[in-house]
Amino acid sequence: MRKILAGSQIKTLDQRFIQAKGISSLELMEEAACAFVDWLMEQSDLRNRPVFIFAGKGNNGGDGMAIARLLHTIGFSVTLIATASKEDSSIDNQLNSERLPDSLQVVSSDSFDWKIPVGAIVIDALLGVGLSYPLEGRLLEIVRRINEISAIKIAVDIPTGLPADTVVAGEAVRADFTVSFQFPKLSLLFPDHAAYVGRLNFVDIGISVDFQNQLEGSKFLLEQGDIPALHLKKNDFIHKGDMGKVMLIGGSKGKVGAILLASQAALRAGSGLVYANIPADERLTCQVAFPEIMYSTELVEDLDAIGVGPGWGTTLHPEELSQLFQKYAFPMVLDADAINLMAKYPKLLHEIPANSILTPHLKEFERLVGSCDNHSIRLKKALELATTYQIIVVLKGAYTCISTPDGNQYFNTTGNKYMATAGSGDVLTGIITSFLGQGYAPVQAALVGVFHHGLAGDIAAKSKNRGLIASDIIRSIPQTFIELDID
Ligand SMILES: NC(=O)C1=CN([C@@H]2O[C@H](COP(=O)(O)OP(=O)(O)OC[C@H]3O[C@@H](n4cnc5c(N)ncnc54)[C@H](O)[C@@H]3O)[C@@H](O)[C@H]2O)[C@@H](O)CC1
Ligand SMILES: [K+]
Repeated sequence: MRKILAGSQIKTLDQRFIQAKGISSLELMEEAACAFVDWLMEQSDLRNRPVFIFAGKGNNGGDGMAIARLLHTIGFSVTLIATASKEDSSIDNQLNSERLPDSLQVVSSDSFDWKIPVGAIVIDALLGVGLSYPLEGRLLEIVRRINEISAIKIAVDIPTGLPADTVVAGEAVRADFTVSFQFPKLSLLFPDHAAYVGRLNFVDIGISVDFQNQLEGSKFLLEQGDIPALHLKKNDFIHKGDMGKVMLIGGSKGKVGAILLASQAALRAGSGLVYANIPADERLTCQVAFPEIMYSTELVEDLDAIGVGPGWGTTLHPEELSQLFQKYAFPMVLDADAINLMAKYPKLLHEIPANSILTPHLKEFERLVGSCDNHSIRLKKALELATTYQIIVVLKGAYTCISTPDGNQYFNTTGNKYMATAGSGDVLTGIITSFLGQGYAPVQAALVGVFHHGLAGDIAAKSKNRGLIASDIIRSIPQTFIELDID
């Protein structure tokens, strides 16, 4: 699994890599510039447009110079706007400046006329992960002007002004696309930075995952290639008893939909037997509509896992959750109203069975831990919650973050904005409960569950777009196993 390194580690990584490979830092920069240009060439709607590249004094600016040369060579109309004098610039920046052909138009930012046609591409190579203080003075002015013009803005590695690991202070480039080298910087995953990062892409510059992972770090990116190894193998002789008997608890009167969504999702994720705990007078209708689910008003015995909370109601007594913790003293999934109940009665947190999985969305999370000014604080609090109570915290949203009791954080790469719809979270509860019931270790169940949920949403979004509803995610769960080649 790929580590998300801190901004301060990236220089060390570069140095170690070029030493190990016996290449120069200039060659690595060329690799990065080529990867950027390859990405650009793959975007059919971005070709044949004039390109304006703003280059700063560091290696991000050096990337910009190399990109300018490469794009010019393949026939793009390129204007390079240099913000620093050559003497003031990093060595590789200077070397790339010397490599620029005479036919390429280079202007100083001081004399640039800002005549950028609508529809042109503006490439931001002003500053990268070397940012060490908020933007000010001349550079701040340039960034403000870039943000005002109407062009397609693409940030090289990271939008100028964003720190790699924390929340922006002041101004930063508001990019339409960010093309980040090799791995994301943590701050690119913050919702606070959505307006700066635009669409995030990673390009490979040849530094292998094993190489990156030699550096210290406890934050990881959860990617498609990581998932098959996390799955349990199922042999041909299994029967439904081996696939887990689970119960979804919640669904108070008028809110049974939530528990039905979770229950169907559990079945689609592979559970052998799924019970839905719903009021007696709702049973008949539900049985007819969803015959594969079993219904019970009582708590069933010998369960392999439970998921508690979707549509449970907000007038519950803390004893109801306390009793569940005592009766099923094994890891369970706690969502929605179960989380709201714990927020109201924090003493319940001490009673949660170890390795249980909490799946709050941002608002539920803040009800639980108090309001957070930004995502960086939220992530710290999520980790604190996980390590203090020895539980797994799944903080839902774009790049859902899974914090584990041993202090790791995993950021998911599947999912999309169309999944922000009623019932989407209930589906996740059902999927994770299903994997837990099938015998997956709790951390595995959370990682695999979150990934499949997002992937099902991505599959559904292809045909449903803004019209996507939670049932579409459920219908797409089977396709996720096919896409990941899980038998
Ligand atoms: N493995 C990688 O990730 C690679 C990184 N490369 C590039 O190298 C970049 C990092 O290069 P550098 O370390 O030179 O960093 P930058 O290019 O971000 O620039 C650092 C320079 O800017 C100055 N500076 C810091 N904050 C400032 C501010 N607010 N206003 C004005 N100046 C400021 C610093 O004093 C330093 O001189 C990456 O972002 C990436 O674009 C690539 O060239 C090659 C591979
Ligand atoms: K940049």
